[in-house]
Amino acid sequence: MAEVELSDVTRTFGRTSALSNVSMTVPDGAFFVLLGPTGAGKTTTLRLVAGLDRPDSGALRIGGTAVTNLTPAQRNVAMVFQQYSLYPHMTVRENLAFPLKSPLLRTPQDQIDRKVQEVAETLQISHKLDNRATALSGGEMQRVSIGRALVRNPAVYLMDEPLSSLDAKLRADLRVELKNIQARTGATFLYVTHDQIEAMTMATHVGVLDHGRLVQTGPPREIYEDPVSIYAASRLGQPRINILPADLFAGAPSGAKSIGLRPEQIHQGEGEESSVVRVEHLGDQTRLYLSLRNHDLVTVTDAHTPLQSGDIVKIRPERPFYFDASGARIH
Ligand SMILES: Nc1ncnc2c1ncn2[C@@H]1O[C@H](COP(=O)(O)OP(=O)(O)OP(=O)(O)O)[C@@H](O)[C@H]1O
Repeated sequence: MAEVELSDVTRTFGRTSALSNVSMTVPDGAFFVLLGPTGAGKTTTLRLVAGLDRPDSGALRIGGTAVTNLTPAQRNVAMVFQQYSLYPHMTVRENLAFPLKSPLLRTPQDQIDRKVQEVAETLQISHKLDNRATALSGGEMQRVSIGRALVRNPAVYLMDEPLSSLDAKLRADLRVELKNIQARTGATFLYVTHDQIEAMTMATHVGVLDHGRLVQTGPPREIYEDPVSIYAASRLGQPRINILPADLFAGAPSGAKSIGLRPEQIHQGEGEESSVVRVEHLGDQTRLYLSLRNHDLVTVTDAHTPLQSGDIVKIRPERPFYFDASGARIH
């Protein structure tokens, strides 16, 4: 497995700057998650690392080797796309074995059989090994795509929202499996997702992309607890961070335009009076939708709360974040 390094990488498409001067390191054995809304440059980053596209300027290294001018095959990376890409005329078994059948690898047949069986079990598709790829559901096809990456032993796995087409239960299972595979093999992952539960639970490192610029990198908890901007703060956390005018509460520092309150940064029981708009019982937690002087905010409360819409709840900020007019954090 290997470290991946981008140095000052820029890629533009016409007038769109997909990536601007991005420098980042995915350490060997890291599970690095790229976060950002649609168009932020996540897929472009993966394609550049995979060698499916070339940067306009800047350099890429994998395992210390300059790869900018190497073909995808020479880079030894395995990529899983958001949409499955299988050979339709082949069975699941043949699809899974395919990457190992390269004449260059000369993998013995019994080793191929063992690996295919092992990966099929991990991905819960053993019972479909002899089906044709076209006779599978979308979720099954996506598992086979992931399996085709897992049978190999690449320098790095590149995954572009690989779990987004799966149902919630399978997504949760595969989250754990991918994390186990990473822990067991020490594999390096560069992984794109919109799903912040995936980001929080799987990532050792998170990179936040904003219109092609990398605005913050760090462990997920650091991004959550110490965001550099409203933008970075808004990438993680469910319910989302509340961003309100700073003068809604006393105590804002000078220059503060907005106050940022995650649910746990809202203390209930004292302070300003807010009214309960809606109560959502989710089982393990209850969400409270509040209105404070015509501003909406959402927080969580005890699962067994007796609160109902129309009730009054006093709230005050507890160690909130403050941001200036540009959205940058003020300490
Ligand atoms: N081949 C291309 N031709 C023209 N523009 C492109 C091309 N590929 C990407 N772009 C543009 O570059 C920007 C970044 O795209 P990219 O696909 O990397 O975003 P993303 O963060 O992966 O988004 P999503 O979450 O929707 O996949 C977008 O504005 C996109 O329209």
